[in-house]
Amino acid sequence: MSHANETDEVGHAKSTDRGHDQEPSPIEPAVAPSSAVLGVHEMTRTFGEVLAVDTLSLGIEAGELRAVIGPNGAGKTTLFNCIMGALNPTEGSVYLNGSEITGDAEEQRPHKGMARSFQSNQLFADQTVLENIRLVVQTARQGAFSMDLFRSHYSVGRERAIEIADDVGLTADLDAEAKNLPHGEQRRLGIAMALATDPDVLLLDEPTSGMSPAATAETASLIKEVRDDRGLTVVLIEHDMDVVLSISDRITVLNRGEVIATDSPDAIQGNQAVQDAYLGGMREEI
Ligand SMILES: Nc1ncnc2c1ncn2[C@@H]1O[C@H](COP(=O)(O)OP(=O)(O)OP(=O)(O)O)[C@@H](O)[C@H]1O
Repeated sequence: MSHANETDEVGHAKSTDRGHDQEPSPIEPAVAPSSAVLGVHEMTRTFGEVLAVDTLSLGIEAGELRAVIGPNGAGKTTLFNCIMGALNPTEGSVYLNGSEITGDAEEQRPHKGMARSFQSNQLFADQTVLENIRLVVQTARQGAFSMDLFRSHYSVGRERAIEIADDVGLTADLDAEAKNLPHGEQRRLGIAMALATDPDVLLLDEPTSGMSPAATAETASLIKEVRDDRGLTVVLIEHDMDVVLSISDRITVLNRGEVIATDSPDAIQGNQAVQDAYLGGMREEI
């Protein structure tokens, strides 16, 4: 069918006609880039012949907790990388708080209000939990990394870092070196360091992967709490369906680089196109 007259999630007329026979996605009312906290407009990303993200649009509203799910290779990580600036989209645009940020360097995005959870290899392994968070608080305030961060300015950002550690349940680990933390706590520290940039939008890439069921449940509660307490907008890629279904306001399902559905958890569970996509190659059941 033709997509020529469709309106996408951010309120633009879709311009492409790729001849797909799929029905239009049950997408929420259009959210224009200027009113979406995070907007993606007709983004495409190719790797040679591989079409990883295909004319994809999203409009995430302020305070929303949105999960992005899909079978392996659906394009979730590529989408995140293009949103965060780790990759440039081949085509299309990214908007943050109504302004286009498509060409901005990855390092600039935290200063504009977008943060991604720090990965284990991005932690300062020999520094304490408190120092890791404080360094990010101070860097965010100074706008640049400086060796002064390691010297005498311990009061700078210290109180704020203690508050953030408390928010993510790391108060008891303040003096522990990052490298000695269990995996789940390192993930929490990664979230704390993202929060230390005081973001409007927090992106979380598989925040519970490799965690025990108990740590997974704790992390899911933490994400929801952080959103509720701070009014943050949270976008997460997550494979654990219990997590996705229990904390998301809305779920976007990708398949072969395209959005096949954006809807409430209940509606997504009953969506036939979603079931078909998962049965076509998923390792999880929905
Ligand atoms: N750097 C790259 N070079 C070539 N192809 C890539 C690259 N990164 C991703 N791809 C391809 O793009 C497609 C989308 O991959 P992506 O990693 O974004 O999917 P995903 O939904 O995150 O998958 P998973 O759930 O397995 O992590 C896949 O076909 C993948 O092989």
